[in-house]
Amino acid sequence: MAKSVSLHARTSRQQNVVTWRDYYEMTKPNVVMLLLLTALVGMCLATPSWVNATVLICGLLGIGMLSASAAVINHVVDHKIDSVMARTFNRPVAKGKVSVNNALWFAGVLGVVGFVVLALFVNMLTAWLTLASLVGYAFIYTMYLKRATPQNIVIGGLAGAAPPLLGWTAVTGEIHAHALLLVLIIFTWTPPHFWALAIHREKDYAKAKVPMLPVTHGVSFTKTSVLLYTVLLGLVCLLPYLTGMSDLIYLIGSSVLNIGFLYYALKLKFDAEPQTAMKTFRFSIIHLMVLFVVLLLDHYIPLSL
Ligand code: HEM
Ligand SMILES: CC(C)=CCC/C(C)=C/CC/C(C)=C/COP(=O)(O)OP(=O)(O)O
Repeated sequence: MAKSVSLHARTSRQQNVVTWRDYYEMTKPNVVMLLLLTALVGMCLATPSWVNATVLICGLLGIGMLSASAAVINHVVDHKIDSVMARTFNRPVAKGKVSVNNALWFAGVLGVVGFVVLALFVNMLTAWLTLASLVGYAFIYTMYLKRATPQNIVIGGLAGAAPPLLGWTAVTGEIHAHALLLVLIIFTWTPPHFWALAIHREKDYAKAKVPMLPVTHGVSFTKTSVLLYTVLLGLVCLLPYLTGMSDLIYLIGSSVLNIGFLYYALKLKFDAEPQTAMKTFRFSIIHLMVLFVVLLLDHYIPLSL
């Protein structure tokens, strides 16, 4: 008995020890990795030659640090909501493992260093646009929109969609229509990405009183919205080919990916099994990752009809 009590005390003490892993987790590393892939593609597509090494390294570092800072602020602002939901109750700030103060210091250092790196080694346009994306996600989306309207992620999605533009301006110092096309693709991808997960987690969001679409308008309406946005995404993804920005490899690759996404969206609407929403969410991440790799391959391997 005494042995089991002391083991229990030791285990709960270990659980309360803060490690670098808690700080790492607060930066939403997998999300930031995908954001950086889209920024890298924006950089590469901005120029027919190779990207300057300083711009490449400092650009990705700065955009990554400001994105990570935004993610940490999201953990602080949302810690009460997070502590109510099964998916998030174990997060470091929600659990009380990392204090709000320490998390804010961490976000502040990441934010200031990231901004200075962009301002000194890349350019001011990229530094300001990246800071605006941080404000868009950490403050406008998290503090206000998330709690205010079921269209929260449609509007808030603009911040998460910005990285290809940030990559582009890092290389050229200018906003170009082709970069905005890449932003539009992620902007249209975000609703089916998120709503598929929200359908699976509807009860969680209802419990936390967050007005996500399945909570306010029902699961059936959300499934229809996922399907319509997936069709729209398929059309938007044709634009890089139709405008001459991308070529055959992109047309074939993106078409296959969008047919895959449409398959999941149709199954979700008309023939759903218990795991279909989660499978659709996971596919959305593969979809965006492969889509941007295909854009890169298309840029470096010329192949046209
Ligand atoms: C407002 C826009 C967005 C919302 C509301 C949203 C929401 C979410 C949520 C709730 C998760 C689940 C996280 C978890 O399981 O703890 C997630 C996961 C993910 N999201 Fe999004 N997302 C958005 C935009 C983006 C963007 C723009 C990207 C990348 C370009 C992205 C990439 C990912 C990735 C890679 C994951 C998996 C994370 C992991 O497995 O650790 N998301 N998203
Ligand atoms: C500088 C820059 C490009 C900033 C963008 C940063 C960023 C991390 C965008 C990703 C969007 C995202 C993961 C939203 C989920 O938030 P949520 O609060 O709805 O989800 P959660 O419940 O998992 O926290």
